[in-house]
Amino acid sequence: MKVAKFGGTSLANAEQLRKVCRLIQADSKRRIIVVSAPGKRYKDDMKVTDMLIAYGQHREEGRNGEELLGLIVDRYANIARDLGLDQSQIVRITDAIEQIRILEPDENLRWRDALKAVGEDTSARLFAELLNNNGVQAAYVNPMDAGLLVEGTCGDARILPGTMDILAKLSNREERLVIPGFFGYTPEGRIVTFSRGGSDITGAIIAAAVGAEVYENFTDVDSVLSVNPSIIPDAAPIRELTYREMRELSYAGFTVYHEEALLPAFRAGIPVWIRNTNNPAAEGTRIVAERPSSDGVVAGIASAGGFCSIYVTKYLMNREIGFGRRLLQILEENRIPYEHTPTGIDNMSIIVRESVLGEGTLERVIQRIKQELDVDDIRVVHRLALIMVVGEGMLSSVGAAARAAQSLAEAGINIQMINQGCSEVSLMFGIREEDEKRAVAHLYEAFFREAKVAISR
Ligand SMILES: Nc1ncnc2c1ncn2[C@@H]1O[C@H](COP(=O)(O)OP(=O)(O)O)[C@@H](O)[C@H]1O
Ligand SMILES: N[C@@H](CC(=O)OP(=O)(O)O)C(=O)O
Repeated sequence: MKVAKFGGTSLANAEQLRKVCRLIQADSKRRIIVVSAPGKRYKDDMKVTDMLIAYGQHREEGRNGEELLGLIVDRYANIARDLGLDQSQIVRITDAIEQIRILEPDENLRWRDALKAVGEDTSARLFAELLNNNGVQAAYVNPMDAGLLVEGTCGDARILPGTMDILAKLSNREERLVIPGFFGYTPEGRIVTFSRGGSDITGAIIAAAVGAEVYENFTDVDSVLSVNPSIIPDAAPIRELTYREMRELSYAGFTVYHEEALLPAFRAGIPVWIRNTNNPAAEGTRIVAERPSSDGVVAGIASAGGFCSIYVTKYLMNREIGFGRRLLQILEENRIPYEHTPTGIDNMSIIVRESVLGEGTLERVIQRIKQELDVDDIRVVHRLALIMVVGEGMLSSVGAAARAAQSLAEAGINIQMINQGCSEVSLMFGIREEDEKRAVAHLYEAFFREAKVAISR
């Protein structure tokens, strides 16, 4: 059995849905289909999830949002009409969307998750109808009925223990199952969504639960590329990656596959195959437990901005028992998750995401560090980008760090921080955000283009 997930780009309009339908017809092993909400049809288009979020904002501000709701309903009605669904089918689908009128904003803003979920839910209902119209026996399955039980705050669902055993029963069903991605239910029946892009997570959880032979993740690129294509449009394709390589790359900007969608597949040993709905003949990228070490030192280079560094110095820090714990405890008590903590003999940096720092939080943290830890100096560097150079080959090769540092030096880029992951499959550089794209381009030259020339000589 295969589990196939189709992203928003694969469901953006009727033509895309027809392609997906043909892919399901072409392979009887594709028994469980996880779908996203319709994505962008062209560059400046709006994803349905973003339209639903905007609708929620309108309602929270006391506006009625009817115009936006109309656009969302039209988006699905047009797709359904273009697909030749009959009037009663179209009404069933649009009626379900209009139910969001009865949702009321609540204090905890939990209603936002119920709103967002409507995008994937409607896609699943629509696609199940399309399959049945095309002679493929299919059923829409709501995540509650499937048993996808979660806990957690809005937009940060975590699956509950025992869920996998319940989901495993899906494999007994005869017909194809179409399941909306992106959300689950708490045992009390409340909808909680995963973080953005989270349909990948639903697909991975279900693939792991039913023990699928493969988890096919259909998107709009022929493969994962060694660098984000918005930086290097002709970046080399990657045929195979290990779970841990992909984990490091998706952490820092490879949005093609959600970072939280690796763990379920990894634990269950399910290979993930990233493929193109628009070109299913392309090889795609397989994410597996091991790959041949002969395939180059570096597999990919990822980058992400939006970090800041809190740099603390104190003479004889290395001798002070409990210093690091007390420093991190101040962050914990201010509910700040930290990303990295590079250290020296008398200094320690804590890298955090700017997005987790609420109004005045950083000032409070700095004040407490000064008061409680008697430090010599404390500095904050904002607008940092992290660059990850990732590859299993770095385990067994010498000089990757030197080569990377040299290429950044040649580009005149000041390295603020270097960290070699304990896993040794990644090298991380902290640089100023404004240098991010140039840094990636230079590293790409050093590890891909120059390396290729050297080999072919
Ligand atoms: N390294 C990369 N390789 C391929 N695509 C990437 C990479 N980094 C970012 N992307 C982007 O990810 C997009 C696909 O992911 P996403 O938009 O979530 O698709 P979907 O809607 O199918 O889930 C691609 O169109 C591409 O712009
Ligand atoms: N529709 C949701 C979930 C998702 O996974 O979408 P996509 O497959 O288009 O990345 C979002 O936009 O976040």
